[in-house]
Amino acid sequence: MEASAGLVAGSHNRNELVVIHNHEEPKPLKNLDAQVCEICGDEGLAMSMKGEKEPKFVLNAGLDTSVSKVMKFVHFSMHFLEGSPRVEGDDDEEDIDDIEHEFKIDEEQNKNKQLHVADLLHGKMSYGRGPETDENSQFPPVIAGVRSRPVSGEFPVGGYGHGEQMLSSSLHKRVHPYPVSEPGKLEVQDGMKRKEGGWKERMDDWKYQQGNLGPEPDDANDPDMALIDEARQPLSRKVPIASSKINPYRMFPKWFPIDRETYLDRLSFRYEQEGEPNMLDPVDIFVSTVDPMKEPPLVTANTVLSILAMDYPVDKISCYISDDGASMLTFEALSETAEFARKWVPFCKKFAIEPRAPEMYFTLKIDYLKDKVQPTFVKERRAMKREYEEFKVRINALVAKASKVPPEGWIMQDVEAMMPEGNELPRLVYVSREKRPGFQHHKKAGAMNALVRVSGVLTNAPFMLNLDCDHYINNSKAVREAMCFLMDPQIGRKVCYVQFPQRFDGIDRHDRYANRNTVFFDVSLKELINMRGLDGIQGPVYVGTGCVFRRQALYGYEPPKGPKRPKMVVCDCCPCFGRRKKKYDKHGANGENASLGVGMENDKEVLMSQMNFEKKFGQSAIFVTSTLMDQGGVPPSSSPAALLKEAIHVISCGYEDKTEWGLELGWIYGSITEDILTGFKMHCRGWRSIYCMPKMAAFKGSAPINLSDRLNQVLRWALGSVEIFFSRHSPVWYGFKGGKLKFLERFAYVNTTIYPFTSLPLLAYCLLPAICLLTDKFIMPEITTFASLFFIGLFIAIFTTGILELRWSGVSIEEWWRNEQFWVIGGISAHLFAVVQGLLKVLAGVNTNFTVTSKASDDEEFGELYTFKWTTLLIPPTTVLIVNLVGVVAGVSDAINNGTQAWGPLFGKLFFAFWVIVHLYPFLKGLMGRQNRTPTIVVIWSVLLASIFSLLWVRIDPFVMKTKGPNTSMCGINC
Ligand SMILES: O=c1ccn([C@@H]2O[C@H](COP(=O)(O)OP(=O)(O)O[C@H]3O[C@H](CO)[C@@H](O)[C@H](O)[C@H]3O)[C@@H](O)[C@H]2O)c(=O)[nH]1
Ligand SMILES: [Mn+2]
Repeated sequence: MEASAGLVAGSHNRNELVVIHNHEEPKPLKNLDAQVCEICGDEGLAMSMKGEKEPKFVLNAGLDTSVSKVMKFVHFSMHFLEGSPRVEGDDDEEDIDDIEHEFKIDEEQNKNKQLHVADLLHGKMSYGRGPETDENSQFPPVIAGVRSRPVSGEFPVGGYGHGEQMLSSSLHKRVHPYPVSEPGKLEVQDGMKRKEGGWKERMDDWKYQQGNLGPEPDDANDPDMALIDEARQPLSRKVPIASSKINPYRMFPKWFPIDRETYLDRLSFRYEQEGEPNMLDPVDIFVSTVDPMKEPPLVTANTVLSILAMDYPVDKISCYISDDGASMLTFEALSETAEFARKWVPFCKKFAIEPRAPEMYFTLKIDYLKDKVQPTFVKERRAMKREYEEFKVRINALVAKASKVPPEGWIMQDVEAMMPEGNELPRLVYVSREKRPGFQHHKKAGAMNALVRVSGVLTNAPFMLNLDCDHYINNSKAVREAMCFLMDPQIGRKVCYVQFPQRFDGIDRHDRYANRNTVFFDVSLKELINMRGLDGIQGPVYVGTGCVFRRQALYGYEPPKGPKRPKMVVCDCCPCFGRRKKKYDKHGANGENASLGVGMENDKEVLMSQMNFEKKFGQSAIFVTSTLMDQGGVPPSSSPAALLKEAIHVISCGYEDKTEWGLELGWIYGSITEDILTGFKMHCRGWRSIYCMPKMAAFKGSAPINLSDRLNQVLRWALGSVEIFFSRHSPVWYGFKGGKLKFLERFAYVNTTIYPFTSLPLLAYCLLPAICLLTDKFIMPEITTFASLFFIGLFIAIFTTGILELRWSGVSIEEWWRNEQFWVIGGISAHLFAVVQGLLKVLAGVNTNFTVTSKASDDEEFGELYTFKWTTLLIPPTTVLIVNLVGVVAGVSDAINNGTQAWGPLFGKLFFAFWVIVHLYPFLKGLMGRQNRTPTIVVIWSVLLASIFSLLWVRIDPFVMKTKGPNTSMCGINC
């Protein structure tokens, strides 16, 4: 195989190997009559499979390894933070700091049990985390180096399977006490003098930061001790909110907002000891895309590039792309991206640039020379920029090609692994699940579940990050931030996911649309107040993207039970179901030889439960086995070809039939906002989630850039909420049994599902002022003193919580105001439709569609697609606007024409009408933003003007009023 060949693909069907140079048609390289794959030497791969499916097997060949090797150490950069004490409330989850016990006992026992299970299911003993639990066991030579792995050209599926053995068996040795490793070598990267981890330097640096360089008591003088201490510190803490800001707020039983802070350097101390294998847990990263027209391949490519370049050990991350549209374009663009990544990733790491999505990086308007001392930087940056431009041209060419030629010979069901030779880039796996008519595919949730299974078979990392295709990694350390919680020995074990805020690049950077003002973001308010508030209860809701999950939590398990910190308890998040759990607990209580006994005694039970496993997880022995390994990893013995074949099996259409996928496992089906539901189920099982807000935004996405997209998105979310509200999973009646969902958390979930119904009273309130003005009646009913006191009390309470929320959350008045405005606009359009559609669905079974939000592509071509929704959604707010404007005009002209006895009440009415109009002002602007494109808007405008004049006339001849004016009975008050 030539070293520089682009892609080499093996195909079962054609029984041949092909080399695909970047832009050429594949041409046969060699016939494989010998039935032995030239890439991995595996026989099975080249065997024909009766031609029904065609799993392809792709390798990227030929990589220059010189640069990136050096750059692997970038993340060792030493910025020590002040060691900070835990604050009040830190301990509410765990009480004792007991590092000795935290891994050793339960880990070993778990492992033991897993071994037996794995053994039984797989018929092998040399599985996964292996039997070498004693401290003197030999590690396979392949893991001797920090990140070295077999580099034979074989598809190194689940390479860290080996690392896991190492992890489990040496964990207790490592954490306490900390071994002294010899002073590491100082890495000098061409011109850049960074301290990349000399032990002494690290220590000095650290002490210096601590202000500890002077004479000290002996304990602190011992660098090891100091470091042990440092490594034993919690990986994160809660940052107290100033009591003057928060105490008055706490009088209201609403949220318990908290802020958090992470210590990335401690994470590094704990898990990235120099001279030892890296102990950070692997992460599988999921990216979902569906329609390359609405989600341009370049956007997805940028996301993938930012993932491949992130600051995490490369052999610990695998990137899975789910292409739900099975589009040749996405696949081709992805192989281009893999190619480009070889240049891009080393560049990113060499110069530690941020963000690592090229499009965003090159359009950043900052002084990119800041902090960059290397003389070669400018030159290399320029060269890289040129490379990227060329890459873009290639992608655009693909897009152009795809729009002309229909994809032929494309098989829906596919898994492709693109692995660079050598070890500089993370694994990249393309997945396109099988879709057939007549099957329910469950949209994004279904796609994610397919990825869960594929990744379970191929790499099985214990954690996974889920990103929409437009959400790129903005902060290359984002996953490390999440690990500060998930891998924290004290709080980590009960955390099901770490949710990051959704941030947006804001408005289209190129300003293709001149209507910047039509973009609304109500996200900041929701995130800054709701999510942080929930973090103090049981954790934020899952918002669909930018979230790092614990695999075990997605498999429907409950968090570790029992005493806050299990001492001798066997079972923590191990794969046993309800009734078996109790037995284990008993064993644990009995104490003696628990680790030995459990495995032997439960052989039979395990066999029996194998059936249950298949009922639960589906008929893939390999996948079921993978679910039993709560530390992740795959059997080192299994052949890559077999795993790939299995991966294809688990994404087939019928796989989920009669299993618990989507019901209890993985992403939950039944709502188009699968995210809320998925998180809700976990909270019901007693997990807690964490809200993590690094200073530099972790991920960024593209927000819808025009009013119709935005309203459609809001409509979809609201509809999803209504669906959940009426479903069996409604927070009003679901999950009371275990009592694990905290009351306020439940309350919050009720709020996130019931809010669309507020559109009904909201609509009434928006119409009332106009009705008053037009009918010249004052609609305020006479009420008793008690009632008015009650209303005043309510009003004051709402007002004060609002003010106090603004104070502690740091939300600006502008943001708040924008939020209010969009609440009204969305409320009387999208929410209203959601309620109607939701009721239709519940009562009449009328189904709804998931319209994918368009990501900054030109909406010229499918502007028509939107016309229908665009107009229907706009009718209620337009009407409200018109009626109020007419009301104002009519009221004023009436006063002028007929003279006024009472200017006072008139001003009152005018004020309310104006209040509605200013809330709708951005909507008005949005309407005008489309003026040059949509003739409908012109029509609406003429309607508006016409009504103004006609109604003016109506004021003069009040008889017509009764037939033409708005329906006065709507307010329900007998005026
Ligand atoms: O059949 C489908 C439909 C959608 N998607 C993917 O789902 C993601 C979200 O779709 P998008 O149209 O961007 O929805 P948004 O409204 O922008 O997304 C928010 O709201 C969704 C819930 O409605 C969440 O799933 C998202 O994560 C969250 O970002 C995208 O990556 C799509 O590619 C699929 O994979 N398959
Ligand atoms: Mn989106």
